[in-house]
Amino acid sequence: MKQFCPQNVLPTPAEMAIIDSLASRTVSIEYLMGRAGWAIANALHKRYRPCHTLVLCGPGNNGGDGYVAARYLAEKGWPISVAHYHDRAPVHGEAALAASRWKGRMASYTVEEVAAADLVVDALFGAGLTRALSEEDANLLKAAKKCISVDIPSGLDGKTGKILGYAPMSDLTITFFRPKPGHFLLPGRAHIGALEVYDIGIPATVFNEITINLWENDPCLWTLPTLKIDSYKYSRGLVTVCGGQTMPGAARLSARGARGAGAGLVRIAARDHVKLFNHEDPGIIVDGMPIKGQVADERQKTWVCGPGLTVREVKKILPLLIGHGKNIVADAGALTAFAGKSTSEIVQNLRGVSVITPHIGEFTRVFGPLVHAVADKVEAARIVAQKIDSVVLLKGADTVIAAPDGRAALNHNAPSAVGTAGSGDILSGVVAALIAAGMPVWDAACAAVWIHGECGKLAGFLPRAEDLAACLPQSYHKALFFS
Ligand SMILES: NC(=O)C1=CN([C@@H]2O[C@H](COP(=O)(O)OP(=O)(O)OC[C@H]3O[C@@H](n4cnc5c(N)ncnc54)[C@H](O)[C@@H]3O)[C@@H](O)[C@H]2O)[C@@H](O)CC1
Ligand SMILES: [K+]
Repeated sequence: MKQFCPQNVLPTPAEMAIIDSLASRTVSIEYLMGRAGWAIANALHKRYRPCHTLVLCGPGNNGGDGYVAARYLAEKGWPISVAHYHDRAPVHGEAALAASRWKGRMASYTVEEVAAADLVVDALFGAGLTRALSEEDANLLKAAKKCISVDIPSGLDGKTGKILGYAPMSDLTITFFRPKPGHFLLPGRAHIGALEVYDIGIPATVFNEITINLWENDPCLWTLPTLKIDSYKYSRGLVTVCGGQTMPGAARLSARGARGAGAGLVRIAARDHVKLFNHEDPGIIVDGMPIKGQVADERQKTWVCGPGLTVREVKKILPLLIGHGKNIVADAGALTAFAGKSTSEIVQNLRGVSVITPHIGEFTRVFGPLVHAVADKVEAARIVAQKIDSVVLLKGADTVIAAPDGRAALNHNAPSAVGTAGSGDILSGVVAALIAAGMPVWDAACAAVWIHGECGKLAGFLPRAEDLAACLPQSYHKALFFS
């Protein structure tokens, strides 16, 4: 990856608490809260007309931000009221100070007050959420016509994206410094509405003292291979896709993915089934040699194994590839072949692959027993990556890419349009093409996911997998000129 990329980190609430305390050595919490309140007021003023607004202020600093915002909005002429959490003003620290400075209308903490407001600012709980919302608090938020959340919708876990009891479906969420994992992980992402991130004056020097290992995935994070004056097909990368007998379309799509992402040469190891692949596009070599012969070819370093393969085929081919030290993208059949096996058997069979690319169903079927107690998708992917010592690309609308050393990236550029049959096969080919071109495996997996996601935006309405593949060159180009 490109150095450290501090602009892309996604701190958890616990890491954010450390950052806050590091920042407080140089800037006061009162100052940070002032900037946060100012940012909220501006965001509201920019997006909405002044209207009957109720700010629900919780017992901690999230509530403090709400009081400051109310003050600034009142100065801008907004008809604002504030309701203290259970009608008790915060008693500690800067939140108490901010509450004491609020001289406007107080409303009672009731469903009726919430229902009467045109806009409700949810400043109940932010990074300090420790338990599920009570039924009373949930009912209050449910009564809101339109909800704007400070930092994160109350009830949403900023680390995992899970809902603790209840969380509102906000129209807008205003957060500070950096987004948090819970803003992008599902179901959290469905609750935040539009996300605005404000710099409130936390100095970048905090990164000298804290290491954050989770990033938002975008092209700032990795460097794509580009053509050199003397590039040729082998230097651009050779990808071999294992072709299966029963579902040959999967390997064909994977091969298209590899070609579209710039591989210089793509082969399908068809073995006895050449006829099934011969009508694929003419630039793809369909090889009928026995697999042992193909594996012995040292130029064939990078392989996709799994799309459209049966358990029998996987058990025959995968150990050969691992034994020959190939770069292996293990997808679909190469993973489900081990569903229901013991952890040690799974580890034994998969150690040596470069990257696995399960969707959540495959991941659960194979690794469920290993991660069943882990609520957090990022953590679960990290555990498996470390266990099998390969990169885990855990697909979904909130794809996580985890490396064995603990680095992880969270992807959110993919529209739901990419969720179509064959889409994952194409992705496996893209990952392989980037590895074959020389990218480090984690970088290649991150870049492939982003490029694949962009295809979903470029490929028009309701794209098929083939349409996604056709957009790969344009998407690659976009990634190159992103930053
Ligand atoms: N510390 C800082 O430097 C800054 C923090 N900021 C704000 O401060 C927030 C974090 O503040 P806090 O750490 O005070 O935490 P919160 O304001 O999120 O809430 C903490 C309080 O809520 C209680 N609580 C947690 N879950 C509950 C539940 N389900 N039901 C009832 N009570 C519950 C806790 O016991 C604690 O009293 C951030 O989200 C952000 O909005 C901003 O003011 C900017 C600066
Ligand atoms: K909140």
